[in-house]
Amino acid sequence: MLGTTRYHASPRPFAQRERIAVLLLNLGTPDAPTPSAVRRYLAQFLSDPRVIEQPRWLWWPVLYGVILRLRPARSARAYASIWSEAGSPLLVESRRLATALGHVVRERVGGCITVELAMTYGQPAIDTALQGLVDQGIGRVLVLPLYPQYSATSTGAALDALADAIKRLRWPPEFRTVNDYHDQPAHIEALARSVEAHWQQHGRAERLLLSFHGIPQRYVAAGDPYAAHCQATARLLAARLGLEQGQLLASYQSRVGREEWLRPYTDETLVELARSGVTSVQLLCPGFAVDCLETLEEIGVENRERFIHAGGKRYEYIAALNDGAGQVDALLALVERHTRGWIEWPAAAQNVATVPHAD
Ligand SMILES: C=CC1=C(C)c2cc3[nH]c(cc4nc(cc5[nH]c(cc1n2)c(C)c5CCC(=O)O)C(CCC(=O)O)=C4C)c(C)c3C=C
Ligand SMILES: [Fe+2]
Ligand SMILES: [Fe+2]
Repeated sequence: MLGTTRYHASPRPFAQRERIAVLLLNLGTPDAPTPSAVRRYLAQFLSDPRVIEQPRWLWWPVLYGVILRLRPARSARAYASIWSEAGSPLLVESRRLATALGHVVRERVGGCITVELAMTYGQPAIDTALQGLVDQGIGRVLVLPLYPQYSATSTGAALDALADAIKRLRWPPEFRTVNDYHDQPAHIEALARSVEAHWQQHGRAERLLLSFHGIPQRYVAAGDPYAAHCQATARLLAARLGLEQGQLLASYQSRVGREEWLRPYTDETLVELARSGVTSVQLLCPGFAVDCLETLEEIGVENRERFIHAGGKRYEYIAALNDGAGQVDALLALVERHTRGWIEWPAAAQNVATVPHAD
């Protein structure tokens, strides 16, 4: 490597160590709702060994020979049905959240801190975002993946992408990372308030179904804490809402392929509920910080049809926390906790977790 610039330059002066960034990470989404853009996205996503734990020689023929030939056209139609003028909901909502968090953080501690957004797959990519922070002279970065429950397939993959990006920096900033926030009181409070606000407007349904993204059962058996984190979130939320066992259920959605994923499956649960005489359900997806294909299309449209077709009458999807005050307060509390020693946080005017919100 003699004479080549393998590592990026680091223009920050020594004095700027105290400049801090919060780097929000999310999954990523295609650049356009077209088969070619979806194919590019799926090729990157589904060749990540964190997501598909199979030897390459076994998986790649299936991925390139079958999945990337068939799935992009079908997924592109689903993406087209939820795409807005501003773009893919996952990206649009993640950006709004980053902007809202940036405002409240700066209100509390001033301009020494900035909030950026990057994606594990696709754009904005983590390496470009990180280089941008270094170019601004940022010396400390708190990395906050927007996954309340840890899974190696989501948070782990995001941290891998971060580690790859760090390898390219000559003088990396100092890092702290958040692994999960599935039981954080302010997060549970934000979820509970969004359910209560929905109840106030629409009344209660017979069941509240919490639908989490699934992962293969095999990963959990190998030690992934994801299912335990989902169950803990469900238990804490049920307790906070005063719901008895049976009124609140948890299930797993979005399975891909033929292997066994975490059960019970959301689609089967909805059909069983309808067939057993339950006519009204409300759906909440606490594993998704912002709305995306999996909430708006799979839960908002596909599963509604299944429930109604099986005899259900009333089906309501409760939106993700998105950039609402509840989520912003919860993330602010996380940022505050994880940047102690980096920032002197002035005492908050009120305890954010107990302030009523107008969202
Ligand atoms: C095939 C394996 C997959 C695993 C394991 C997986 C885990 C996982 N995913 C999320 C969050 C999201 N996934 C989204 C879309 C999506 N997920 C998979 C596959 C796996 N996910 C696919 C193939 C897709 C693409 C859409 C499709 O073709 O059906 C999304 C939405 C992205 C968007 O653009 O809106 C999110 C968010 C988590 C949290 C997780 C593990 C816990
Ligand atoms: Fe997924
Ligand atoms: Fe899906």
